[in-house]
Amino acid sequence: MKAGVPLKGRVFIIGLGLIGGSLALCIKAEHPKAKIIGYDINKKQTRLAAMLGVVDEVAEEIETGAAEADLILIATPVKKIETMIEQLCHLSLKQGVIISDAGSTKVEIVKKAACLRDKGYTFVGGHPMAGSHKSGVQAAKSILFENAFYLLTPETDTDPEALESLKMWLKGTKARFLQVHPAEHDYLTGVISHFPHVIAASLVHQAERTSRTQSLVTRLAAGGFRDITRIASSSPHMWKDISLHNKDVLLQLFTDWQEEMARVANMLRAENEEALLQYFSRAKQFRDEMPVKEKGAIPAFYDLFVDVPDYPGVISEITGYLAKENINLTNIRIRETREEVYGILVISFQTEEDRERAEQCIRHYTNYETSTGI
Ligand SMILES: NC(=O)c1ccc[n+]([C@@H]2O[C@H](COP(=O)([O-])OP(=O)(O)OC[C@H]3O[C@@H](n4cnc5c(N)ncnc54)[C@H](O)[C@@H]3O)[C@@H](O)[C@H]2O)c1
Ligand SMILES: O=C(O)C(=O)C[C@]1(C(=O)O)C=C[C@@H](O)C=C1
Repeated sequence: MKAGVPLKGRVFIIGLGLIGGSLALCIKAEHPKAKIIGYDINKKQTRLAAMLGVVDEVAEEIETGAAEADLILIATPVKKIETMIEQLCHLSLKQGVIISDAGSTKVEIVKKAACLRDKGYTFVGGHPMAGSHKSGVQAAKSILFENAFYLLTPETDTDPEALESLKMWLKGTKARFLQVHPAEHDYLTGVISHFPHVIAASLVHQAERTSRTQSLVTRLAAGGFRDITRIASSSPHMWKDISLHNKDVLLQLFTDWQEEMARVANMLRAENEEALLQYFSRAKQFRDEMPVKEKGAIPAFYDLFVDVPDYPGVISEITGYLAKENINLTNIRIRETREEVYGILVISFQTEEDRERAEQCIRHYTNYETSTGI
């Protein structure tokens, strides 16, 4: 196997959702001669995956897809990854097959995969640290993992050649591989991903309770609330499984958080201005210093803010100018922070260069104020 040479072979992907679908697209882009076979329990997802060209073939059951595979990737919710591993353990797989997963937790999965390693197969836990609140193969895209960290949890006895081979298969993700211990993985992702998801959901619950008596709350929930709760729109099945898998870490983080909230409540009760100022300043400083230009704890979206008059058609006006200049955008939305005056249009781009070109383009065609927010 030579570095940089496209691989041929059979890749079997179990779970054709956002992540499985995106991995399929990345592998196909880098290794066009590879055959991608997909399996999903939801036949609508498999049909859609085939229709969108995300997979070359659909397997009706795990056995047929796994039999001749050179690479098997499991991208179902994490508790189902355990079930899939159990099933694979009972099958006779190809000599030299590499098995990996994309689950958001690692300790339980790696433990379960011992049966594969006992049978002489290579299993390496994996976790591409990028994603979205969207689910399903319809949201899959080949650029999802670009510049993100791709965490791998090989064992001390993992064959280094097999590990290299896995990285070559995944080269099209354009992610940065990082090896971590499963327990370290679950603690870190608990802090920067899993616990924040619980908090986001709890904030939505709080607003929902208020909305029962005060209907205005949903209309007023604009910028800040939307930013901090976006991830509460993620798949409930996925987060139920992640929470159960990372229960111990989450329970510890709940305790830490409750202690911290008690401290903040005390500062407030005592009207301790200095302590409150310090609390917010230290958070701002640490957050501002985080590496926003790489995908990681904070995903890199290159947002451009455009101060536009709030009239119907303004979005198509702006997208028209961008299309004229062949500038790709990834998202566009109105941020409703002000009543009956101008609106802020937020346009997201994949790269800083696209954002710069867009800013020049909008300045050229209009007299709307623009800002990158940095
Ligand atoms: N969404 C993210 O941001 C993100 C990022 C990195 C890793 N992950 C992890 O990747 C995995 C997949 O997440 P996703 O966002 O693609 O979810 P998704 O809901 O988009 O896709 C999961 C797919 O798995 C299928 N599935 C469920 N049970 C199955 C079974 N028994 N057999 C076969 N298929 C089954 C579902 O039908 C669905 O199509 C999860 O383990 C998640 O923790 C998610
Ligand atoms: O951007 C989002 O919507 C995500 O929730 C992505 C996110 C995260 O928490 O960072 C979610 C779970 C994955 O395991 C990795 C990435």
